[in-house]
Amino acid sequence: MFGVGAAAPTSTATSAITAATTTTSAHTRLHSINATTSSNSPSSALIGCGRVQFCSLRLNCGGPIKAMADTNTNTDTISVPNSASHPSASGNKQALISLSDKKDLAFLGKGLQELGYTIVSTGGTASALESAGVSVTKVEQLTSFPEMLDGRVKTLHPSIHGGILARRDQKHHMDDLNKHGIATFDVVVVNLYPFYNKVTSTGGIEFEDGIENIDIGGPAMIRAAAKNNKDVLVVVDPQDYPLLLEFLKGGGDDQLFRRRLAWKAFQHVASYDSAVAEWLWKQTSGISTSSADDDDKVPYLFQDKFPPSLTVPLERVSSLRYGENPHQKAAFYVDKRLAEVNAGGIATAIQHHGKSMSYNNYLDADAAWNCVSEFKNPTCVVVKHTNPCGVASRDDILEAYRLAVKADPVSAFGGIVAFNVEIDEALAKEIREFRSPTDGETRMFYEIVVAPKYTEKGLEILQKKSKSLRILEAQKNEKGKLSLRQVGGGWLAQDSDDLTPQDIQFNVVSEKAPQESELRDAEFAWLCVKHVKSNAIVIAKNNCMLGMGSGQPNRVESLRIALKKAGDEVKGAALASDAFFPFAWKDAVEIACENGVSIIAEPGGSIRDADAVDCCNKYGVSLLFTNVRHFRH
Ligand SMILES: NC(=O)c1ncn([C@@H]2O[C@H](COP(=O)(O)O)[C@@H](O)[C@H]2O)c1NC=O
Repeated sequence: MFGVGAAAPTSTATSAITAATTTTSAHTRLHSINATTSSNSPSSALIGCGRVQFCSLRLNCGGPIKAMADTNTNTDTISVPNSASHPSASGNKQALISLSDKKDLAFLGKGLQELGYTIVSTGGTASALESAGVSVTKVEQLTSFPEMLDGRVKTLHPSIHGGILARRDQKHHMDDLNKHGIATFDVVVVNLYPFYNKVTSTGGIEFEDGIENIDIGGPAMIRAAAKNNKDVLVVVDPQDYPLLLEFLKGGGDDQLFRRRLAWKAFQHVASYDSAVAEWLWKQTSGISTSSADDDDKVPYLFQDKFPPSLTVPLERVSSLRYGENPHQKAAFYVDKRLAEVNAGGIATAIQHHGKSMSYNNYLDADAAWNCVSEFKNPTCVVVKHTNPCGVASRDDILEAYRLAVKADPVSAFGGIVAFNVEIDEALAKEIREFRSPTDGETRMFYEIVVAPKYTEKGLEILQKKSKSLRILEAQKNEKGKLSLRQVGGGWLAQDSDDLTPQDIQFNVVSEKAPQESELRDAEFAWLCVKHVKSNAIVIAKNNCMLGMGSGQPNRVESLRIALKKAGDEVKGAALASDAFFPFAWKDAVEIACENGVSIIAEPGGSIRDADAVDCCNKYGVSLLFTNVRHFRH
């Protein structure tokens, strides 16, 4: 089980490192279940540590620091600290704070001060603390060095790292500290230069600026404190400040809590480093002369496109009730880097209403959202079990909705309905009231509605449709993302399939040239078939899906299912196939022609392509080759 909430019994705070809530309240951003923090000031009670303090050495530190100065060529810059002003001379416990993101710093500083902590800080953090009325000792007072090299070296010093890393239960460690006049740190609070934000900022960033935004001293402190978690509490997330203060008030002895903070700290640094590595890899693209074909011949470090190794920073945002089936436990993770830059997609959608998202809900909502986002005209897509079973585009979105449901009302019941336009009052009412075309009575029931926007009234009406209806507001997925998928023992990586009909040449290979309207129907069917599981067949006409067959191990079977759904409407309709037809005569192509389709779009590329062309010519059907395949396994 995750969750350290229990480790801080007196805490009223829910930390980011506690198990995230599985219920979704109104207006929940799916990717960030925020902490609820107590705004109460902590009590001013000083917590006794019951551990060795080094008051004696603090009065004695001139010698060792002088000794260090002697080994340093730049002796001019070194000043021996005044032992009386040494931060730990008071015998207090010490906290080291160095923050780029100064959010809630005053709350933290005051809280620690009230608990009797001496606070040591780097330049900007120290100034911010002083402005908030918190007494602070600057790092330089301990290191006897100024911050140097434009901030590249601030805290990288034995006086800092010795104080973090020393094992309190090892006499020789403590003797070493004593000898060199170094005091221990009990709490280390650090957050890092906002590297990822900087390198992904609009307009980009120069390589040199990117390099300067790589934090070195921060991760070093975080790692040191996390390693020595038995004695040092390490905090990397402002959401955890209230929890930290509550924990310290309660005595601060729970090892589980300390280890969970250490776990979070190492995760944080790992994510940070992965972002730096990814950025550096991107900086090398174009330098390599290799191509996919000769990858085997060039050293692996110079093979382009896919990095030789990959770390994906994931953050759990919720524990799901169960996985695909009730006996499977499950959780949902967001790609931290994509969430940070609001890359769009279902993972970062806002849930306005309804029951918590389930494992299957995420998959289905993702499929519906990806599909509907591709259409330029107002469109409704209905998805069941990740397949679009109804798709319609109309200027009148209400009509598009009705047509999408009518395409397969049985499947649409309990499905996911996605729109690429705002849901207003009229559309919301239609969604609420629409009766199943199968019996004309039962109101349609959906698991999820997803759209880019809602009017206030539209949202209000939908919220009343049912308590459980999940209402999601999503932003378009960014194009060009890497798609990752797990197989036993490994992962497959590929470019996401971003090709749209605008990117595709529909080459007429039949004798019959299609009419403009037939071409539009074929393009529409093509856009739909891209989102249907292979083997995929879609029959469409007049910007409306009439039938589809998905996931069958042979294409003829998919065709039969699609034809059955389309019924009589197949006459004059367009048919799209995600991959080529291996056979034509007495097979899928001829069956489609016999049933009256007027145009077929397929990739082409079969050794029997000529049969498909002959067959279409015989039946007077137009045949388009796209040279592009849209397998979806
Ligand atoms: N170089 C160092 O020794 C060093 N020590 C701490 N930092 C970072 O400096 C930042 C805080 O700086 P300031 O307090 O000056 O605003 C923190 O994000 C911290 O991670 C450092 N900077 C970068 O490496």
